[in-house]
Amino acid sequence: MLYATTTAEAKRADLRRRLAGDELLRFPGAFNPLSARLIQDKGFEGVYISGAVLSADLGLPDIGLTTATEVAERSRQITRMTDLPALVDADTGFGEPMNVARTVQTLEDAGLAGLHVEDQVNPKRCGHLDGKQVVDLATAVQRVRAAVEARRDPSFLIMARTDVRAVEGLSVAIDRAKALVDAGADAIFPEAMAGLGEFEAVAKAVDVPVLANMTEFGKADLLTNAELASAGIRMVIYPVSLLRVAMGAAERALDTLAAEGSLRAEVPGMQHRSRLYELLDYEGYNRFDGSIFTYTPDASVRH
Ligand SMILES: C[C@](O)(C(=O)O)[C@H](CC(=O)O)C(=O)O
Ligand SMILES: [Mg+2]
Repeated sequence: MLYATTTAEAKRADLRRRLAGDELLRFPGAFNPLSARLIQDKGFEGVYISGAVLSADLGLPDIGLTTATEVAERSRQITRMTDLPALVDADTGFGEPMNVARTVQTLEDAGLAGLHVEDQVNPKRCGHLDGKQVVDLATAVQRVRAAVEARRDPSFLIMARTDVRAVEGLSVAIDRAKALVDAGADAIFPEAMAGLGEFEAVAKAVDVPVLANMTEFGKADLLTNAELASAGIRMVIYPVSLLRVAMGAAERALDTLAAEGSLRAEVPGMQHRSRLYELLDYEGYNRFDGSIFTYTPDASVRH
């Protein structure tokens, strides 16, 4: 009822414990707090909070227009609703290394289990679009150092994302990944890999967990969990997928309504009211209310 009961510290410890094993951890992107509940209910290991989704949700393109405060507030709303560890997209860290440090602490306070900070220049672009630019290695390393130095909970995961593959090729990306690990990154997100072989090469080159981004309509093929696991990948995100699914369904429903003057034909595809109530734990609220109203103080207590 109300919120999930697991503390942020426990979620971070859980993520660290799982990353010490060898399973592939799946993080679908939550497009709102309720969808984070659904992700948990369906048995996934974590929740991803995407910058692209957060921007799109506000009607904005993903070009660095959102603020650290907006990201933190949305993250707080989402992390409250799930017992799963949540990983957030911190874009470029929202400024200079000192800003990165403040971003890390703000996102720690928002109940997240970790974040990724990337090496694009500001303003950033979606990692799967052409024409993006990256900062030099020294600046990328400074961002990661600042992030690592700033965290207060040592279990808070600092993941370094590098976008350099699409700009300078795989071997530069691998060298950069190694340097980011040396700078203290707990995990690596190699963006816009061309295929399974490239993921495998990065996973072999570093001794920290590597994340794969299975975003649709991007540069990478949509690989299966088994394929990714066989390449040594330890985390996978589906950042924008649920938003795309929901928006696709919304468009179809609006077209039906416009064409047919009724949504009758759409009802079988809708989430049922009873399922929504189940996810919201309506029952729990009724029980809580009931126990408050039937509660009677001890007769020996005088008022
Ligand atoms: C992972 C990502 O950074 C995001 O914001 O979700 C995006 C996803 C996308 O635009 O498809 C990315 O740059 O890959
Ligand atoms: Mg992003």
